[in-house]
Amino acid sequence: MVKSAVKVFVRFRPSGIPPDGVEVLPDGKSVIVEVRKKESSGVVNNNRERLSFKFDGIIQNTSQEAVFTECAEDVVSRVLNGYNGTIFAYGQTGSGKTYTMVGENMIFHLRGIIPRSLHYVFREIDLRTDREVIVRVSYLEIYGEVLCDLLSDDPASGENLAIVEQAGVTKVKGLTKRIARSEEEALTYFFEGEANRSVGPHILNETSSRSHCIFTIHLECKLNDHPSEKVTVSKLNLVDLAGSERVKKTMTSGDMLKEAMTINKSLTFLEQAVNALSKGHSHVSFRQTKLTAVLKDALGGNCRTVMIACAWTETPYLEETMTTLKFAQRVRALTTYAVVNEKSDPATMIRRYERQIADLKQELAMRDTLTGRGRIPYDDPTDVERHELGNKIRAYLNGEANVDIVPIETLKQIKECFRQFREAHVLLLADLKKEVAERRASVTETEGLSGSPTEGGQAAGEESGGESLVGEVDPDPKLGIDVGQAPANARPSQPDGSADPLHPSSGDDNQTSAAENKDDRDSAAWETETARKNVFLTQYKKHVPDGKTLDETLKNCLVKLREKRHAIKEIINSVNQSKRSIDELRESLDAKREERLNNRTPRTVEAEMIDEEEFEMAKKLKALKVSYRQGFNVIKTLRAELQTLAEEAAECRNNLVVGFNTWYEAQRSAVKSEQPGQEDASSPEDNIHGDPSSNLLPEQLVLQRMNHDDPEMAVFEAAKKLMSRNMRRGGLSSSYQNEKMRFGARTRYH
Ligand SMILES: Nc1ncnc2c1ncn2[C@@H]1O[C@H](COP(=O)(O)OP(=O)(O)OP(=O)(O)O)[C@@H](O)[C@H]1O
Repeated sequence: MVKSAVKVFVRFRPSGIPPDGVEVLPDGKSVIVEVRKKESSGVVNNNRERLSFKFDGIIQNTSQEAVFTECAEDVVSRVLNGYNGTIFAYGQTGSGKTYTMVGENMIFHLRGIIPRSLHYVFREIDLRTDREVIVRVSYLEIYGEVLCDLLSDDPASGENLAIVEQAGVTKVKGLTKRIARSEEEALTYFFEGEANRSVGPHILNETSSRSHCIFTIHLECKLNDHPSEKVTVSKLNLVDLAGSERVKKTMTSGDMLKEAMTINKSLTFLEQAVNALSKGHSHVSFRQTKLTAVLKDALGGNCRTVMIACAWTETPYLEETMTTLKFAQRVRALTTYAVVNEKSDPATMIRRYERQIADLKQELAMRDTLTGRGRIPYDDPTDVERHELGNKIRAYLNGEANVDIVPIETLKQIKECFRQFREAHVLLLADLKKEVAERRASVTETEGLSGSPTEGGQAAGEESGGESLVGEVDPDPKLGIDVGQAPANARPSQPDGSADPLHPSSGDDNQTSAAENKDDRDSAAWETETARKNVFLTQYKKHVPDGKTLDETLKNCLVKLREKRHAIKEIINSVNQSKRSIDELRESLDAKREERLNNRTPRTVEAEMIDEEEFEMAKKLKALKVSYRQGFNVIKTLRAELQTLAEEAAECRNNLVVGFNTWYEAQRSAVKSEQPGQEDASSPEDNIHGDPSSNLLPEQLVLQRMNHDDPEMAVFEAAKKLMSRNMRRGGLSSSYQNEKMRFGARTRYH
């Protein structure tokens, strides 16, 4: 990348009048301009503005040739070396821009920078015999804000033009580029374009340019016999801008005024862009006008740029000259970054690759000959060869031939083999799927959905809502047991109580007759007894060592049962989820397959080839099925374990019931033998003033006996006894007792 400042030259138009206010210093680069302020208003004003400028050169009374040499030659030669270049003339109307860029009336020795550049380019091409250069020329006019293609035969061509930016390079899309094989041809195009330019008479210039014009020389250069396929592409923009003017001063009116206003406007935008660039603004609006858009690279991009500021030295135009020089000064502060523009030449690349392939083929043939391998085909297999290879592969897959039958000599053959193996695989897969679908259909018909977790089938747990997988186990196990809770109207049917754990057979005649007597009581009384017995069961589990042990065992068993049931529930949920995923995925896969087959008609082997996505879906489906089956097997195992646990729990419960009944009856017997005749106490109230134990039922006595073993209960019972004793000693007034009984109340402690 070459970083360089924009070069600025000032060209003063020759004048017969001695310059008053413009002094070019001896260095040939500096100029002092002195101008009276408000001169344009015609008011005499002694307040003068005096400014000194320095440029890359001041041109005065210089030949066109010298101007080219001094200002343009360097840029043009760099364009031939692959850099972009721009030379533009700027200045007041009639100041000599067209004279500088184009020349005078097609007079040879007065020709301007454009024809001289063409000459230079073609001369250099002739001299540089080591390269091949293609020259194209284009000529663009910006009239107002309209783009015009000056080399197009189509008058409406401008409508198709657009300024675009591609990879940071500004281009005019649609612009005609004519290939010029010689200077003459190029000049012809140039003159043709010149003839199409918009010019008109102006007070300051008979043939004033009423537009901005850009003649571009495009070069494509490739070094001959160079191994690289790189070509350099560059362009030289030669710009003749329309002139600025002070319309009040020139008294312009009508269409000329409109033109002048438009020209001034675009030049103002140009000035704004230059100002922003010279001040280093991060954002410069080049798109405000076509002119700035086209000159974007020239002002700060990939380009070597030269500006020629044309000006008058005559006193009436000193103010405009000052403005021009101020602008030129700012342009001189701009920096551009030119690079050699290279691109690949596709034609050269293809030629090179073809050459390489031919060489490599030759090399392979030579190696095969040397190693005695005979002639091996390295080209793509023909249809016949493909067919033969397919036959061999099928023979191998069917077990009719050895693998040696499949030729593996070249990479192309190997690739073709893989392709055909895949085809065979896809067909096989399709057959298998079909077969599985048929079998599944027949299984469903014969066995329904209650079978094993085959694909498409349902797990047993699913059919029964999952919960039934836990078998016959109590769905909501409580950490306790019911020891004979009977239906409201239920009564023991057998004297031995075999249907009722609360009434086991004891063989005791008295008890048997008691049971028979109880049979005559109403069922409510029996229920009361059952409830009471349950209270004893609680005490049995809590205070009797055997009961405690049996209860603990049952509880542990029930906890395990619950955990197992929970585990099964979890796995059932997971299996069900897998099943749902399988169904969804299968549906998508079927739809995709359907779509593939529909899109490729007639149905061919190609249509059987699945794409990557379908392949991935099939893979996922397979994995889901495996996971589903595994889950189902786990459920089966867990169910077996659950069954065992349930049986254990039932046994524990039975042990507890049996143990309790045995203990309970033993306690009853013991109490009865201790208090004969008390069993039939008609009413506890009848014995209220006696021993508090005297009116207790056997079960209550049992409880009392038990409670003696409990320290807490012992204290309680002691206190109760004390209270009874006090009552017996008249601690409570008889009137009070009588009053209580009158209202049907019972003593709390009986
Ligand atoms: N350096 C010069 N030597 C001789 N004649 C010149 C010179 N500069 C300009 N002229 C003459 O001045 C006239 C106006 O010049 P030119 O057309 O180049 O001006 P311009 O800046 O292009 O004006 P416009 O902006 O109107 O197009 C022309 O006739 C041209 O021959």
